[in-house]
Amino acid sequence: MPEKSMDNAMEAASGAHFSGLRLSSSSSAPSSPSSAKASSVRSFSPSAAASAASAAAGAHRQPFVIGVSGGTASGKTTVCDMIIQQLHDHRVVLVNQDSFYRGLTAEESERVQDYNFDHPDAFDTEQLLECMGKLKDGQSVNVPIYDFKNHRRCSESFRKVNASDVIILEGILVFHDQRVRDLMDMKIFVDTDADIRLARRIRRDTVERGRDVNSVLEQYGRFVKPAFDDFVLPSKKYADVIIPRGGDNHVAIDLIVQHIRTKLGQHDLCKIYSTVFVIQSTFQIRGMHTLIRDRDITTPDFVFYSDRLIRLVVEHGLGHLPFTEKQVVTPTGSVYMGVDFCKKLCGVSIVRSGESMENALRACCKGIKIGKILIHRDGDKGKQVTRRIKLLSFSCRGEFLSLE
Ligand SMILES: Nc1ncnc2c1ncn2[C@@H]1O[C@H](COP(=O)(O)OP(=O)(O)O)[C@@H](O)[C@H]1O
Ligand SMILES: O=c1ccn([C@@H]2O[C@H](COP(=O)(O)O)[C@@H](O)[C@H]2O)c(=O)[nH]1
Repeated sequence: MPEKSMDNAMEAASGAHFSGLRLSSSSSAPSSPSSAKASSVRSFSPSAAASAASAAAGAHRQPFVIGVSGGTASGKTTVCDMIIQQLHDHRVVLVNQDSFYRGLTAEESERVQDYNFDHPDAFDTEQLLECMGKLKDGQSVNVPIYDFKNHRRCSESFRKVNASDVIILEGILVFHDQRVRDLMDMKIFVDTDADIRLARRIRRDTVERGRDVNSVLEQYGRFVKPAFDDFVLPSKKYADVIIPRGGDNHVAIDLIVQHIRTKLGQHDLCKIYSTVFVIQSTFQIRGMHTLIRDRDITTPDFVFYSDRLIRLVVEHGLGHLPFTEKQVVTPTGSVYMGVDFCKKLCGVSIVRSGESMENALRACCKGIKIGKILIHRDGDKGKQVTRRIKLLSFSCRGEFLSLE
């Protein structure tokens, strides 16, 4: 794993409150010098190495799926475009529920004015589920292209949608079917005043969809409004975020984009590096990270809070070591089915990088032996750097926890 990309990914994902654990893939020797820089606890165990390798080989990154619903002409597409624009450094694709309109038969086409395009049955939800399932699985899909003027699908052409980090599924009824809702990591409802929506719909349908004002008003009164009341509005309760005023609400869109970025950061890190474990942030942890970053902090406070954070990382690192099952008898005579820590545990700290973690490890593991590794860098800025590694005065068999 390239040192730079790992460190950059950690930094990007961290915000102000990142604590990371990495499990190494080496069982008997210290890790390669090139990976010795990130601040973490690392344990060497053959089983962890094997599972890490297989996880890495089969790993595919689960995309973050966002559902965007709302009434007709509420600004769903506009909001999606704004999110996509602001997430420019991620691969994002948009899937429109409109693409899955069934398309009218010849008979239905003859009486198009009687067709209800706003009822859930107007969509081929099974096909939508199939496409979304493939995208979530990392496969690209061919999405149908719907022709609003002729109310049918273009039979020969499709839009190819590639697997991506973020999939946005947009449409009036994307929250209606539970199976579709269950695919989503985040649900957004665009809430725009009905009068404004009707005005926009008249303009759009007459300009872009080849309708006249009368037919738009007729369809709106017969189908669009009743279906909004019966299906769209009741699905608003499933939303995680409601955006009043749609695309005019820049604050809401900024907040949503920030949230997606945060989610992607952690998401990506753990998916790309299957041996990385991110400690869940709490206000305590963020508070300590805030304190140690404050340039006005006193030295004793800096040492105190750094030690507390280090202790948390060490405790988590120990939690990833192998264990065996063990029964004990309690003072009241009952049997407790517990576990036993691994017997032979040693620590190795990287000189000038992991030594600050030694006390925490000693406090957690009574009598643990800790060796040191010196990594010596030869070379200059701009020139090739070679690293020489030296294990200082140490002999130990068993599990290693490396402090770096
Ligand atoms: N905030 C806005 N101000 C003015 N016009 C808008 C705004 N948001 C959307 N529109 C217009 O309203 C129409 C419908 O918007 P769109 O985003 O396509 O809605 P939806 O996808 O919900 O049907 C489009 O013609 C679009 O240009
Ligand atoms: O052939 C069709 C298909 C759909 N409609 C109307 O489109 C809207 C949904 O699209 P939005 O972009 O969300 O407005 C829906 O209300 C249908 O009535 C159509 O008129 N003709």
